[in-house]
Amino acid sequence: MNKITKRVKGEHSMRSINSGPSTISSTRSTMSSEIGETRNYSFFTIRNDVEMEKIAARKHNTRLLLDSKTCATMRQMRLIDHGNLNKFIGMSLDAPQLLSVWKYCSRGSLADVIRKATIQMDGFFIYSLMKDIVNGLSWIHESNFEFHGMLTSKTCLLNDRWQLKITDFGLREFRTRDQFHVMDRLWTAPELLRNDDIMGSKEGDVYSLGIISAEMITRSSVFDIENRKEDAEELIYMLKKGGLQSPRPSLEHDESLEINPAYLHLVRDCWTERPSERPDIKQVASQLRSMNSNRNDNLMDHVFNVLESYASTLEDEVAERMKELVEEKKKSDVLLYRMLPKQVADKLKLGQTVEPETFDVVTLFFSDVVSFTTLAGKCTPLQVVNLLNGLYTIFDSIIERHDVYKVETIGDGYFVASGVPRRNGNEHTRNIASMSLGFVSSLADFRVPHMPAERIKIRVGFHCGSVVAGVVGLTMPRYCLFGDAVNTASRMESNSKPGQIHISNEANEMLMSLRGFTTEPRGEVIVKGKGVMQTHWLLKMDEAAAPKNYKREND
Ligand SMILES: Nc1nc2c(ncn2[C@@H]2O[C@H](COP(=O)(O)OP(=O)(O)OP(=O)(O)O)[C@@H](O)[C@H]2O)c(=O)[nH]1
Repeated sequence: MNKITKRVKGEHSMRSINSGPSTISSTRSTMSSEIGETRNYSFFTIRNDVEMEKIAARKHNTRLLLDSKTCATMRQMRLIDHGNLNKFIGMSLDAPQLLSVWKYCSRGSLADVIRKATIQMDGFFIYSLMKDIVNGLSWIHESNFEFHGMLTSKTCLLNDRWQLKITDFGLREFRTRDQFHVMDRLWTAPELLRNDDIMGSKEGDVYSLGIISAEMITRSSVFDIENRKEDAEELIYMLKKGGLQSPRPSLEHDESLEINPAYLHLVRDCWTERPSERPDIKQVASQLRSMNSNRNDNLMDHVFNVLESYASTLEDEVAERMKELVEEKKKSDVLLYRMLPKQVADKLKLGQTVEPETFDVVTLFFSDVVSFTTLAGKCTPLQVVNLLNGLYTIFDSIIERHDVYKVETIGDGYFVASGVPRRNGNEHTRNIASMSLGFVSSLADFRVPHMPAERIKIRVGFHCGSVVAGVVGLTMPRYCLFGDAVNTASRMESNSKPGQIHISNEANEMLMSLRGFTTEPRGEVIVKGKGVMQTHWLLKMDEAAAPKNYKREND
């Protein structure tokens, strides 16, 4: 008997271990530290001769009399070495609470695996687990333990190799004082419930096997208790009552689950009301064998296959989602780039600030539809929207072919700039001039759908000068241009005439230096807020003077 090496954590179970030296009889193991607890179990790591090992200690509410019969049973239990029976390690006798100590199964109970849907159980998986339970039970039924008596999906454990191990067998005497939750009785056969028998029987084990099978097939908890109208107490009452109304779990399963109908018959046979009509475990084993004559018997291989195909489906799904994400990102980028210049949007996306910037010479353009308000008065709201949509489509396609940035549209008005935010040397005036001529000439063929006789004319004006540009606003950031040049450009438009392009002296000088543009002096114009200004009309552009992009598009 070895001493505890470390005080364990966890108030309840600590008491049992801490109150005195505790050892596991019949082994040279020492309890080391508690790693978890359920209502009926405490989990520890123990040091055996070779290594640290996890164990599951079942709590019992009774004291044990170490008579020769009990000692013989313990010894026999320790010698059991069966692939489908959990290894019994020993008893912890000297702590206040009696503990039976078992090998720890890393994947937890069958109930855990079903609840957490750790793995998608297919027909073969269910068959293999069923076969494991039947193997374990067959051994018990043939031994002098005779039967398990408390077989549930919680006493069927799974190790790391997905091998099912029945636990908690052979210690039936300890059950006399153990307190059972009403839920624990849902696997118990009706005849045992009626007699308040907690010891069990062979027929009772077969009944429990049927109930466990239904959990696997339906991938739900026992009797699907969370989703049915009766609670556990009511179910137990109905089970005790028996008769035609005696409840049994549903065997309705997912369509994707391929299950042999003979297997469903076998399950129903197992939970037959009369114990004598249930097959014995040998019959269950042979029927089960006959259902799977030509299949690969190795569950581990099967699990690998399932996981592999699951991984590849997952990869496909991830790739598909990735594609959708990239598409969505593209869409949101397109929207963003429509609202802000690309270089500004990219900086904002990276979380960088966009500092205000001065641009010494840029060209600023304004246009407005002549008498739009009168025109709109003759249309329904929908017709106004359609009219503007038609106009914007034409203008936007012209804008696209020039190195310009559409700052904003205000109703029927356009504000476009060139040389900002992307500097383009002296090309800004060329681009705006070419675009202006494009706007005006495009209207020659434009017809208002519901008023074909009506002609649309725009007033255009542009000016060259210096501006400050920056992003304004947080919730809806806008790229704005500020400076006197903006007002002057706007005045050029408001003082223009229908179908004419009115430009400032500065803009005219730029065009003259570029060559290939024909302008005509307008003379002196009194401009509000500016006084008298010398202005010009832009008349035409030689083909050779057109901006490079524009030429390429028209080729
Ligand atoms: N991982 C692992 N878990 C085990 C082992 N032995 C028992 N368990 C767990 O202990 C549970 C049974 O403990 P109980 O206290 O009877 O049941 P519970 O579901 O935790 O508690 P209630 O919800 O009160 O019924 C199993 O379902 C497993 O989750 C084991 O060897 N390994």
